[in-house]
Amino acid sequence: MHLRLGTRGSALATTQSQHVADAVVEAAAARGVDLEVGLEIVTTHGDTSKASLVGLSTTGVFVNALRDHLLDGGCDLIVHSLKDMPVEPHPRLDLVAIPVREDVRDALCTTGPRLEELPAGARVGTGSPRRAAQLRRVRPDLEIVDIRGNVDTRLGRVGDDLAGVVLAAAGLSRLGRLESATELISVDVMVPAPGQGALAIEIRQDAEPALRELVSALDDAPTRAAVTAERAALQVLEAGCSAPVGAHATVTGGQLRLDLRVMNASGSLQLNEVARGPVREAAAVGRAAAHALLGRGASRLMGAG
Ligand SMILES: NCc1[nH]cc(CCC(=O)O)c1CC(=O)O
Repeated sequence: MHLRLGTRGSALATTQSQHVADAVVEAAAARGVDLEVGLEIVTTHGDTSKASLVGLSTTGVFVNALRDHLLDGGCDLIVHSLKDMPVEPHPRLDLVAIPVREDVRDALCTTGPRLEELPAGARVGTGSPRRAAQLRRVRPDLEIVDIRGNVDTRLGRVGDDLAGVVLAAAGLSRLGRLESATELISVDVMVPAPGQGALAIEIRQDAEPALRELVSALDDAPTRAAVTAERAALQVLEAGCSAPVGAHATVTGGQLRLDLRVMNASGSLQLNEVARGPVREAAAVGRAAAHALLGRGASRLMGAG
């Protein structure tokens, strides 16, 4: 059997996709199926600059381009960073597998100093309001610089015009660049984005049962439960991927714990909620945490400076 795996062309996307391709081949081999998986780079017209020009979320553009390619029959499966996917299910696609997730933490990359050791006024780059607000909370003296671009472009600015950048440890790790991290920021200081560190594999709803079975073998139930809680909270908060919202769930035995944080842009105000429940109630745990924060004024906070 031969499968075509659709991916974006960035180093991070192709690396993640190759991991998934290898894992599917392995799952097939374990079932005695001889399988080849080829990567198909899906180019998006409307690169980053064009997308921001028309005011669209660039991640949404990339997810949609991959999905269109899959729906058109141009490939058999697609891989996304779960963090970048809309929370609503797609009417014609199935999220068949969420593999074991990587380290969920955010990483500070500098030329040496840790977060608490950066000089006053140091310039730290991030394009994420969630990271910016949490950095400002612990280091209000830093200058947070809004940056875009792929992982290598961002890292290239460290020690140049920036003292540091914050990136997901998962992305660095997959790229073999984890040594660029000076510090993995604890999840208490910086609650990760909902779904951070997890990959998502989509196939068409009308996919061959054999394909569905092979790919679902990659699903990891505890990871799925954790990200289900995180994303359910995000959905209730009606927050987009750029909102200052952190959500981090962990699974121990049959129990799930979700830490949810909503903040204002300056990080001066933070609302935190911890919710617990059985793993099979993951979505309900996420919704409950979000409703609790809405009751405490989360909407006002997210819109406020
Ligand atoms: N928004 C871009 C993006 N989407 C997924 C990752 C990293 C890998 C992950 O979180 O799974 C990144 C880069 C980053 O946040 O540093």
